[in-house]
Amino acid sequence: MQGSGVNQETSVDQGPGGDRDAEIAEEQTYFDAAAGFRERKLAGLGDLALATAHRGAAKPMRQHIEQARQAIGQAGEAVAYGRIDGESGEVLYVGPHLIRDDDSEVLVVNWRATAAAPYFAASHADPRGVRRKRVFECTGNTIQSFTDVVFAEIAATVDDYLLGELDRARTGQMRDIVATIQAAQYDLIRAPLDQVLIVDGGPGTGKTAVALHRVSWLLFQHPDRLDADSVLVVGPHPTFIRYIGRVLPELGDTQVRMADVGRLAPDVHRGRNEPEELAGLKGEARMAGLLARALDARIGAPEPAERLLIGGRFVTLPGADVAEAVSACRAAIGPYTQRRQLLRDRLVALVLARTGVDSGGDPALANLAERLWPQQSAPAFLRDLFGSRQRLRTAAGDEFTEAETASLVRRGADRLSQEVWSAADLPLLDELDHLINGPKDRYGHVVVDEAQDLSPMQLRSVGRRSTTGSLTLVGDIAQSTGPWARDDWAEVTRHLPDRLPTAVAELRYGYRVPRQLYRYAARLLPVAAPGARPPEVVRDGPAEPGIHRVGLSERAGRTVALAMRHSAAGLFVGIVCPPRCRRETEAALAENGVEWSSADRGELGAAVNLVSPREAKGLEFDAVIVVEPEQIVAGDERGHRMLYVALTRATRHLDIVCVGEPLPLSVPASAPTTRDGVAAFGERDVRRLAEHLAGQVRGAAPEQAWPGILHRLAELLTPPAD
Ligand SMILES: Nc1ncnc2c1ncn2[C@@H]1O[C@H](COP(=O)(O)OP(=O)(O)OP(=O)(O)O)[C@@H](O)[C@H]1O
Repeated sequence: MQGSGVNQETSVDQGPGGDRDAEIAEEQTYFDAAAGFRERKLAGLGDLALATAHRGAAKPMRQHIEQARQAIGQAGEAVAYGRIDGESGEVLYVGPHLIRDDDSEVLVVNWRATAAAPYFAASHADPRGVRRKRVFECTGNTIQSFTDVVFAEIAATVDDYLLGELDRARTGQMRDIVATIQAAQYDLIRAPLDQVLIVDGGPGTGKTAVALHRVSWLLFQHPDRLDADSVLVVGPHPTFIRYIGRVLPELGDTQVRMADVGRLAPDVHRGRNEPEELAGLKGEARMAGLLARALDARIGAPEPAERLLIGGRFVTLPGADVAEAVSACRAAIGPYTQRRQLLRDRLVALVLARTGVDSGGDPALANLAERLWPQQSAPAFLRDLFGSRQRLRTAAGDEFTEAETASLVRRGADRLSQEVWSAADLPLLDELDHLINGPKDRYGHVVVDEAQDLSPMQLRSVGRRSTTGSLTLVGDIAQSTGPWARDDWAEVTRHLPDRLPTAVAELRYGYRVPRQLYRYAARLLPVAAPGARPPEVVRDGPAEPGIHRVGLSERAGRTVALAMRHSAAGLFVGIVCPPRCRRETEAALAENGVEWSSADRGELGAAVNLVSPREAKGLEFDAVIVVEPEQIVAGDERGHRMLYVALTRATRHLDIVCVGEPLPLSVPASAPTTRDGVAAFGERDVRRLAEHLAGQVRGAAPEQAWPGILHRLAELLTPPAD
């Protein structure tokens, strides 16, 4: 990728004005003709739709028409994104849909078709038989302009059309990038289905865009294995889902389910706050074992003899026979509810064998089954479990310390419907629902964005949604924060199905953040994520970051003044504000009469948007104002990464308003989480080792020397810095 002066180096062939107008007119004739064939097809479908609009008409027929309509496209939309001219003169138009003329000659190929590959894959280094690539700029189906890249002319990489696209004003909704998909992105979009594909890359390298276009491509390429509702896209929070929500429908894929990770759980009342430490514990994979053991402990033991009144007659079942039935069902494979049904069947068989009576519908038998194997729902079960220290302790076994078990205890709401659940409770509910009712909502392919932050319990929740283990994970280790911040992808994949091979592919070029802004943000990398490779930025922005050091009393006012200035210039503005500065910023916005959206409440779309650092992940704005970086750093165990996220949201302008340091590199980072390490080594072993060391210290040194010894021990264990 080139350095500065991108525009001068691109091999753009735009020709003199007159020729150009003639060429546009000629292309327009082609566009009009193609649109004519498309619209005739659509009209034909319209007639068919009228005929089947009758209530009695078959639903499959109506669905077929709808599918056909989606495959044809919409009247009025541009028929093509662009065209390629081969070295031997052949021409291929590439568009959102296939268009043929009345003789079945192809006028435009679908961008997802293999024939379209050279349009995306051709590069100066490897033109793949393409002499020229032309990208059209249209309003509806009217061509306004075009940009040509002539391969093998000058070795440049970023064409004007792409630069124009990257520079365009943003809104609260991401857009499709089909016209300008880059070769490396295209390779990942069409990577094979049967794998766990990890798309890694720095901020703004197009990971989200690639993941969404990959969904569209896979649906087109694998109609035999995937239909539209067999793909799931999971994102980190509802605002993100709303932000990306239009891309797939724009590509014609309207049925794909998109959900924030919390939505995979049963529908409960959310919003409980809890300490990060507790959320971290609930996210650990060993919680799965605890839940399974707790559920198993609900299965009861029979009396020495079970006496039932069935059809007016007393029947006595020997406790040993019932116990045998219970233990056979306990050992059976399958969800809790299914095995409960198995137990009922076995009890019915026992009664039948003794009396010859079919007790299938008898309440006495139902009562016995309920006593031995009580019906469960995930929320009721988890509320009761958290409410009982004893049950938690039993289920925890020696996998959890006493203090950990105690931290899980909480008083449940009197009524289940009043129980408020935390974000970390949701994957536990989902795990339980799975244990109780078995698999549900499964998909042929699952895409997970910002996957680097998910807890093991969330990853389990996502992983079991994939029928075959086919997944696309998208993320950036340098942006990994929160209680589950990761340092490599293996820490993520070990909680996912491993039926298919895993591949990690990196996107290298940064499209969002201009060079001046990225250069500033990248100064955080040695502290935030040593070893992370910064993306190669493809364009320059209009300005260096603005650093505004202010007094405490001016902070909010300056922030809002900057937001107003950018929004008056027509820019889409994001104020990334740590929770501690939120109230003063909201007050200043109100004082100045600024209408704003709260991204944290799922809104995004006003000219000015207020967003917490955590919710800023994945989003982008024309202009970003980052408030008080020191507090952003202090707010997370990986605070420098959080700040890196905040500083890399802007497509044009970045301002930092602060009382403290604008780039607080010297603020010591909190110790990284060790939870995954503990889980890998084994909680029991960690405890034993700690107890052993404590015993040695206690036995060998007086109490006042303990802190000094611990300090020295920590020094001895710290790996060399090299
Ligand atoms: N080939 C492309 N053509 C046009 N725009 C592109 C292209 N690739 C990426 N972009 C744009 O760059 C911006 C960043 O893309 P995207 O959000 O997918 O990046 P990301 O890698 O997911 O970023 P982050 O890690 O910050 O979430 C978006 O506006 C996207 O539309």
